Amino acid sequence: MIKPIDTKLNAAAQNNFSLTEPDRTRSSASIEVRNLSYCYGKKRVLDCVNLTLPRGINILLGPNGAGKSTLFSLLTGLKSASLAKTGAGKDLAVDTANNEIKVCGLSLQNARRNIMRSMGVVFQQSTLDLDLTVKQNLLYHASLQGISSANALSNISDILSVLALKDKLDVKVRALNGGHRRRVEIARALLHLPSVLLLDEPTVGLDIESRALIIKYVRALTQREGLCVLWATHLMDEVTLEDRLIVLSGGDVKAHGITQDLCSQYQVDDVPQLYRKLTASMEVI
Ligand SMILES: Nc1ncnc2c1ncn2[C@@H]1O[C@H](COP(=O)(O)OP(=O)(O)OP(=O)(O)O)[C@@H](O)[C@H]1O
Repeated sequence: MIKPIDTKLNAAAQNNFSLTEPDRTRSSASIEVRNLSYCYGKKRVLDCVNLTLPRGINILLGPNGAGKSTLFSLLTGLKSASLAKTGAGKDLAVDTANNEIKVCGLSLQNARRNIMRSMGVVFQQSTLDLDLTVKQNLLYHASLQGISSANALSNISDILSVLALKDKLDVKVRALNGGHRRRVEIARALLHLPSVLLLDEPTVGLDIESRALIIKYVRALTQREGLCVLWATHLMDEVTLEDRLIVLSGGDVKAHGITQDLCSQYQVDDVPQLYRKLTASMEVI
């Protein structure tokens, strides 16, 4: 039986939780991508991608292999779009002369450290240390971000209460279920009060209750705090008509705009129809 969504979270998500020290860059929370291409060997998986993502929820939809995770790796600096310039590594970024990634108005190439301070990331694969407790995982991340233990503990306490995880503080991650682990990853991504949040399929494999809880929390926080969120998913019921939608297929941006406007433009009734029309994919989840 499906249990009702945690009422504590509902109340907190709607009213009570607010990050206490807004990041200096939050007013300019945004992501800009210009002429971004990327190849693995000879295979081009991103083809001159251009995107301007403002504050709010920006949903990235695309079939398997569309290039979503590669885009995330480039945005987080895990992959470089300028390898061709240095000749390093086997993977080859192309069109390096013109490509640019800006986060909160800062160029990733020149201001990587500042950008990392204003960015929270949840990767597709869990990156928590299974043998550390929730608290140890979060404190370690906070220390990497240069947050004092006292401030970190205060933020951890706030975020975990909202995510209904406070009783798991001293539990080893290995002992948590998938939904709880995902919530810990979201807490970790928010601990340093980022302006930009990157979520690579954060709800994949979760039960209905955990999914709903995470979606509600991220949406409420985005609205309250003015975050810019890039959210990759295959789950079309996570998209609302007000969200900005990016449809990526074969490394190409097929459409980019407010979902409602795109549905009107392509004369379809809903997101699954829009997705099928733009990607010729039968995948509808
Ligand atoms: N390290 C790599 N070496 C070679 N090819 C790769 C590598 N990583 C990804 N690819 C290929 O690049 C393409 C894009 O992969 P990517 O993981 O970015 O897509 P995706 O949209 O995130 O897919 P999914 O929805 O399945 O996670 C795919 O064809 C994939 O096989």
